[in-house]
Amino acid sequence: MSGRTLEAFLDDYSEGGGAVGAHVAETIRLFAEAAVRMRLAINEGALGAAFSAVREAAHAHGDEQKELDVFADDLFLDAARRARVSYYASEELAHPVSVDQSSEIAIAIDPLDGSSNIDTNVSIGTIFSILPSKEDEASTFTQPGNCQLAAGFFIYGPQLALALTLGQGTSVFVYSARLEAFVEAYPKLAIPPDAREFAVNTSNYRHWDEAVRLYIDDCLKGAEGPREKDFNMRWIASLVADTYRILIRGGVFFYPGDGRKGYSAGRLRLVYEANPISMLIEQAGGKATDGTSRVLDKVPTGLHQRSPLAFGSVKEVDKIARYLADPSAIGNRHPLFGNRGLFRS
Ligand SMILES: O=P(O)(O)OC[C@H]1O[C@](O)(COP(=O)(O)O)[C@@H](O)[C@@H]1O
Ligand SMILES: [Mg+2]
Ligand SMILES: [Mg+2]
Repeated sequence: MSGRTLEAFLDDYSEGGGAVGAHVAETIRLFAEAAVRMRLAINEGALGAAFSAVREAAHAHGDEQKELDVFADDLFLDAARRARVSYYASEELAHPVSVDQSSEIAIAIDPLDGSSNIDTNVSIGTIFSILPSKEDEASTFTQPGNCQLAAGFFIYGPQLALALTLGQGTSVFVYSARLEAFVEAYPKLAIPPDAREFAVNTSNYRHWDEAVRLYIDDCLKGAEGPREKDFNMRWIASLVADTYRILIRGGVFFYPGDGRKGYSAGRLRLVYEANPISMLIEQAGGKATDGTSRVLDKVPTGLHQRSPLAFGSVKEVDKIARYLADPSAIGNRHPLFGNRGLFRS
């Protein structure tokens, strides 16, 4: 353990980052306090007041909303108000909340990620993106992800941890209850370039395009197939948990668009899921695309828009792009017949 506290890390950043840097650092401090409170609430599980009950009204874009989603949103909105950000844009709210329009920074947040896992005692989290404020909310939240000043997520798992980037690498801080502080456990993460694990929800296989199926088919064929190596599979259905694993030991995550109604661009939201995760991954030496193009260069057209998402070990993300561009070019597969014969079963 390197032992530097989040406090010390943020102090160093504030010193070199001017007024905006100091404001970013203060916002992260307030979010870290909120995360500790959030963790206490989650630890109560079914005993607590705020938990897995489903709300009568789903949120603006149709996903199921749980009591704990709203609890998390209230907690981080309160922190954002105290941080005096310009706008707070949340998965849980149809429109951004205007806090202090004179402020130079804005927040986009998924207050509770992986909330389908609440009842099952699997890791969930809070994902946030800090953006420079523009003249109004529309222009603030349609900036591409490459404008982000900072990005991170808290994960409420066996350990409470914060994965954080301020644009100079990605670090993981683990919360020590003994020290009552987040302490840097993994400074300057470096994701290995090769992957041996993929994270994909294969129950969507029948809804995928042919190229996505071929990519997964070839992974499953292992050492005997065109990839000439065995793959392991993990799907936690909690983006923070899948990302944490990839930050620590590599691998690839892929949530493509598919044929289900409303899923043509996959499931994940560009502004407050794909963008902050992509910044964390790139700053850790990995790669993040929508299958073919860099996520951080995509210009959002709306706060809640979705994006396909592939990220993790560089060579595997590049491999996905090659399958999507031209699957027939992979592994000497005949362009018409694939490697499975003319008639697919
Ligand atoms: O249930 P699916 O389709 O496998 O999707 C799982 C994905 O959806 C999410 O739960 C979406 O996030 P929310 O829980 O914030 O809506 C991700 O954490 C996860 O990667
Ligand atoms: Mg989410
Ligand atoms: Mg959420």
